[in-house]
Amino acid sequence: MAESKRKRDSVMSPGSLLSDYPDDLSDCSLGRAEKRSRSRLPTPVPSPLAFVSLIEGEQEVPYIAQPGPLELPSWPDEKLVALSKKLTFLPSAGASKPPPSGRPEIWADGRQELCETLHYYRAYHSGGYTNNGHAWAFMFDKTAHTRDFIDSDVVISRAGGGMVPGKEAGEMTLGSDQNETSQALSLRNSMEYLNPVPTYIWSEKTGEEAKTVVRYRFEKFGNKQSWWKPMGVADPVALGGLPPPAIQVCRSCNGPSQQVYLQGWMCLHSSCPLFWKLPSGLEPIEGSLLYDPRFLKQKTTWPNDDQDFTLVPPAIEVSPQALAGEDCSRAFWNGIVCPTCGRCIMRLAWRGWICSCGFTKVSPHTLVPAKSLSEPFFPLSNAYTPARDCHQSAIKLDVFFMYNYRVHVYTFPGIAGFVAHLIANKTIVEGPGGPNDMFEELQTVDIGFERRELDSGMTKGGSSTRHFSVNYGMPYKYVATTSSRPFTGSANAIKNTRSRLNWVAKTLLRQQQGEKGREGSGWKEFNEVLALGYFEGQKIKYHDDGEVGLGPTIATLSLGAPGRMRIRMKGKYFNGVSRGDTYNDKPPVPLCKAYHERMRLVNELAVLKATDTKAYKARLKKIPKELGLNRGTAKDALDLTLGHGDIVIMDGEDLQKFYEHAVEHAGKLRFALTCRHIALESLKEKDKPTYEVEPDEGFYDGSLVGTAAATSERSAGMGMSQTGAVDTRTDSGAYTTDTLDTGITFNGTRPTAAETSFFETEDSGTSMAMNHTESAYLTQNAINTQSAALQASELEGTRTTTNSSSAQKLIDEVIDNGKYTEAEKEFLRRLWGQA
Ligand SMILES: O=C(O)CCC(=O)C(=O)O
Ligand SMILES: [Fe+2]
Repeated sequence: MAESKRKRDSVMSPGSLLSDYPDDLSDCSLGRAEKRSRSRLPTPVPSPLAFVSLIEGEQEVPYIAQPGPLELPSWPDEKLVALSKKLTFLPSAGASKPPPSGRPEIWADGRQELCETLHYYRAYHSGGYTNNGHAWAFMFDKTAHTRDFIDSDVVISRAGGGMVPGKEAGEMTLGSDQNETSQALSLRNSMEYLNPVPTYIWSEKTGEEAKTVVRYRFEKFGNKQSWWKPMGVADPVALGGLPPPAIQVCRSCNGPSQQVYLQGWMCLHSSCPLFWKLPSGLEPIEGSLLYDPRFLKQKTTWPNDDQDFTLVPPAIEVSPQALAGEDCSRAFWNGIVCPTCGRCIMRLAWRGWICSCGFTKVSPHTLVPAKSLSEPFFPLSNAYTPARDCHQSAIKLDVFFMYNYRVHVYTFPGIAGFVAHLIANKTIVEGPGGPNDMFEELQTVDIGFERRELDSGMTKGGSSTRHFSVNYGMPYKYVATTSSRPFTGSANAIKNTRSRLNWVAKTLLRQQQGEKGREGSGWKEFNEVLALGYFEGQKIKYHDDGEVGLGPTIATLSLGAPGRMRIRMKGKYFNGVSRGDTYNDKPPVPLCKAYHERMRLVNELAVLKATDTKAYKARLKKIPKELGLNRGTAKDALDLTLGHGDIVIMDGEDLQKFYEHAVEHAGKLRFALTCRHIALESLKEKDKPTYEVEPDEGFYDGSLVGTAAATSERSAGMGMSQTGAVDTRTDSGAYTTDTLDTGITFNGTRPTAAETSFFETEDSGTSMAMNHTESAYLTQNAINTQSAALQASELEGTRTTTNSSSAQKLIDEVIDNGKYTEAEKEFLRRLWGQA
């Protein structure tokens, strides 16, 4: 850790500030207030040495003593005072400190490193880590309390929240009284169960406003020397080298308290009327409090103290059985402690852990076979897959079926655009170069996945995304420019995804928007693929994809474990309230909170704004309370289950403006490959690609997936995409005759003319005026007969060349009129037996 950082984060909090303590030691056990009021004291102030004290001169109260001698003739006050001052001595600011005698066993540069590496420190925001009623670890930071203390064996600190920014920049002060909240209760619980935690918890008052603060004493176990012990400086007294501290039971609340300060015993239970009162009945003067060395240096007897409680979590290894995807399980993306330098190293690279000191640990991968993705209670078949999505009733749903995809199209009231979920069936996922092949390929080649740093991270030391990502084609702002790569030479999965999603998006947009919409939507071919890789437990939180320069259409292919995608209205539109609790007078979006009431306000506010600015501003402040527009989040409008091979298309800028989406999964491994169009002009000069982003040279036509021809050996060289799908499947039996039924069906029937102007031919049904996409539909309705004949004959091992002349005519027409590239024509001719 850099020296400056170490200073801030380590447990080296200042000791107590007692340097202005008077030299006259005999007077030291009294605070100034006590001295002032001595004449009024009913009885002499008892010696701090007394184990049995009198409180306000009344009757003697019993005490609970820890094992140890009661008599301390050899320890008069002066000696204790001198020892206390020695123990809490602070060198003046700027004085050189002795170096530590060792090095920390473990260190980290930031909070995320720490939390991902140490199972016992998983607190991203607070100082203490408690979980399920137990306390596991504490972090001591630069904000010390005046009486915080540290030596080689003992740390005393406050914790438990309630801190607010103080008057000085960077200063934190206690904002309100601290109670023993869940943190303190967890600590007490852990103490009771003899987990190694603090040895003592108590309350005090502090500051000008005498706020209550909860304090803890921690003690080092075991015999190992603390690394932070100053080199060459002997401890004034060893742990356990003094008699034990006094413990006394309060006569008022009956609660026992240790004597913490030499000034005298006090009840340290904040709910007691005698809390923080010296035997004199007065509260001590804070600045003069002097720790009782017997309290500081007591040694707590602790079971198993001789055992080695290692701070370094055990190394993670794949079991000898090497279960599929074992290395993608949660434990494998925890950080590890670098065996060379002790740093907490996050798993930032797909291939393993890389430390800044040069140490690298590569994680072996055990392939998750595509076949193993089959869900036991949701098996796929070559028929259309049943639905399992949910949506709020106010969201409009259209269901139809096209080319082996069940399609759900959702439209949101008041929002231009749609979300479409295309659900794959077995034919799709097993298609050559398709989801199964892609899923396995992405596991066998390193496509450059890394967990990227988030620029907006507030966490000290920065923060990185949970998931892994890499970008291809046009650089995407989301990931560092340097991590974008050209399509040339990329994995088949990347190139094939682009071709597939281009076809799907084009097909669907035409279906949704018709010929006019096709031009109007301004849809441009995708020129970017963002690949995300998710291990077990990794996810992407609510966000939108509406960055400047992105086209309005975004398409994602989901591979591997089923994902759960949720889409909801953004909080600021749902509640219509800005940070300062001021109402936002923009017209509300349908489905937002108090929509009708807010609609009614539109005019009123417009008039007020124009006539009386002051009243308008005041009104904006009042409305949130009036309409109950608190900061709650919107319910999910959509809850989609993204199966292996499914595609989600989000279309429309407003959708990204008003809605947000999040995706998680419960399996071992999932990929999401998202295509966008990114305008080159939208990129800053420094972010522009240094390589050429070629147009999509692949050829993918989903209408052909599953047809007999598509699986014949003639298509093997081309796969379903010319970008080099590896067609290792020679088992054409996988694509049986039922896959020929790939025609589009709306809710089980043919689309009406109104519903699908795109599918209608311009005249009598033959002048297709379309490219290969439309021809797909033709294929289904006119050429199926021929394909079926072809397939049947191929299955029998004979090739029929005597196609019916009408089908042949149709094929010629489609090929000649279809505005195909030469490669596509060639493909179709071969496909339909003309080559
Ligand atoms: O994992 C997914 O399916 C979604 C990915 C996503 O939202 C994104 O890349 O922006
Ligand atoms: Fe997204």
